Amino acid sequence: MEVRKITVIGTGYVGLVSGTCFAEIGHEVTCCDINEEKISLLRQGNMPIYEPGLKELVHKNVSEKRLYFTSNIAKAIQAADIIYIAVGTPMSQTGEADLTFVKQVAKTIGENLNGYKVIVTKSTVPVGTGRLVASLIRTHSQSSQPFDIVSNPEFLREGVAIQDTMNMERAIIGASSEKAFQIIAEVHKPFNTKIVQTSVETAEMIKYAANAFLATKLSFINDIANICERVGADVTKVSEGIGLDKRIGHQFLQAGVGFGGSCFPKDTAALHHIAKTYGYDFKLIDAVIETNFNQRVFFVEKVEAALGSLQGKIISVLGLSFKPNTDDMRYAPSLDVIPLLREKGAIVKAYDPIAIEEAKKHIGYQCTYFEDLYETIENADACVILTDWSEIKELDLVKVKSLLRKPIIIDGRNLFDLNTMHEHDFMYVSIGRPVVRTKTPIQDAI
Ligand SMILES: NC(=O)C1=CN([C@@H]2O[C@H](COP(=O)(O)OP(=O)(O)OC[C@H]3O[C@@H](n4cnc5c(N)ncnc54)[C@H](O)[C@@H]3O)[C@@H](O)[C@H]2O)C=CC1
Ligand SMILES: O=C(O)[C@H]1O[C@H](OP(=O)(O)OP(=O)(O)OC[C@H]2O[C@@H](n3ccc(=O)[nH]c3=O)[C@H](O)[C@@H]2O)[C@H](O)[C@@H](O)[C@@H]1O
Repeated sequence: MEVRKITVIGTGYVGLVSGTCFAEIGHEVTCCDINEEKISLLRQGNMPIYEPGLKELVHKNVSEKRLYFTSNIAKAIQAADIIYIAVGTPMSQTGEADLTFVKQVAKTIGENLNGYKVIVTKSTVPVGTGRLVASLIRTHSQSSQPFDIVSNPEFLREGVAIQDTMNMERAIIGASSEKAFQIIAEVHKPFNTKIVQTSVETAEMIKYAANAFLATKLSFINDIANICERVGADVTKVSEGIGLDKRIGHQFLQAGVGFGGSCFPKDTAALHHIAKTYGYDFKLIDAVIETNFNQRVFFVEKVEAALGSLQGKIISVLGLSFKPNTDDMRYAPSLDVIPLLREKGAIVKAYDPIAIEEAKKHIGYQCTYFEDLYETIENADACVILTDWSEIKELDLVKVKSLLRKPIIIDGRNLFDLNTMHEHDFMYVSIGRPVVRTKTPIQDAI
């Protein structure tokens, strides 16, 4: 393998993990960011995000002199053979992907182009962005240096990002020339993965199609769960039963409080926009988005129904991040559920093993935060589970019962077995499964 000089622009969840993994397979990588605080933290050996195994891998590659951090983006561009763009593409107010950061980076690349480079977009971007990046680079470049454009979208999941990158199932490489395709395919060789060669536009579309399909699977199973509740069926068994069909598969069939995270909500909204821009009414994706929001609302209605009324009730919310093993709070279910609980008069005590500092930035003081799981539960009228962290899965149910004012758990992640909850004599309301009731009815509860 030829060792390449790779500069990654944007040192967030994707840029930092990808850059570190490119270094791990032997390339010389510089990760840069406009956020100087991030770069200074990384230079001191501290991580700006929580991602299992990342700190150790960063330290290893820094000490082996394959991984560098800088806020001097111009210099990092000039020194590179390959430039990866991994900046954010957040949801704009109208739903489409906001390309401000991508455009800024394209301009900076143009201003610093000093020889042939391959410019690769890893950020999730609407179809046509590759062409836009190329035209911005040309406009801002003084010289007429040649370059190629590649779309190489990212499929990692937060919480298992290193594992996903080191063992990637496929690399999609949409290149503007055969030469650029060969360079990026060669970069990926040590990953020993399946490479799919496409046009730039097709690669951009594959990313949205993948996320939209997974989001559709989730809204589908959540809709099925809502029907299960009405007909007295158990959605976990339905998932097991349909997942055994290889054409359907087991993954992404866990019903819950609706998907969150930095990508499914924004990418489904962006795809709706892309379709609309090109004159296509993508009704299915609109239904996926609507079902997902409704799932939060239905969940809060279940909490309310379980307690009779939420006015003045103390609710212990367990789990704030959008999924376990991350501190990422972007579009987390807790961001919708906590304000809805408060609107109905509840007082919220909240716990998360990692995401409290991030949560404070998003939720502020709409709730009180606890560092101890059981202190959060003490004296609450009910427990509400929003994230499937392993320590929440391993709750000591005897202790929980002794601490709660009323033995009520409303579980947005289906963490517990119905028989176990019956034996511990809880009122247990979950998703798409029959309600478990206490032997003696709880006062005020349904
Ligand atoms: N987070 C995830 O799990 C995944 C994200 N993606 C996509 O990857 C892209 C990046 O996502 P995240 O890493 O989550 O974002 P992030 O918000 O964690 O990181 C983006 C970084 O880019 C930096 N940045 C912004 N403008 C810059 C500029 N002009 N020059 C240098 N740095 C700049 C920001 O300071 C920030 O550190 C998005 O398009 C996202 O949709 C794709 C797959 C997975
Ligand atoms: O484009 C992206 O950013 C990434 O988006 C997702 O990854 P991520 O958002 O990190 O997390 P997931 O594990 O996919 O979970 C997303 C949401 O769906 C929920 N989920 C997931 C699976 C399931 O069965 N049920 C369920 O409710 C999770 O709790 C979470 O809120 C995709 O899985 C990645 O392939 C993709 O690269």
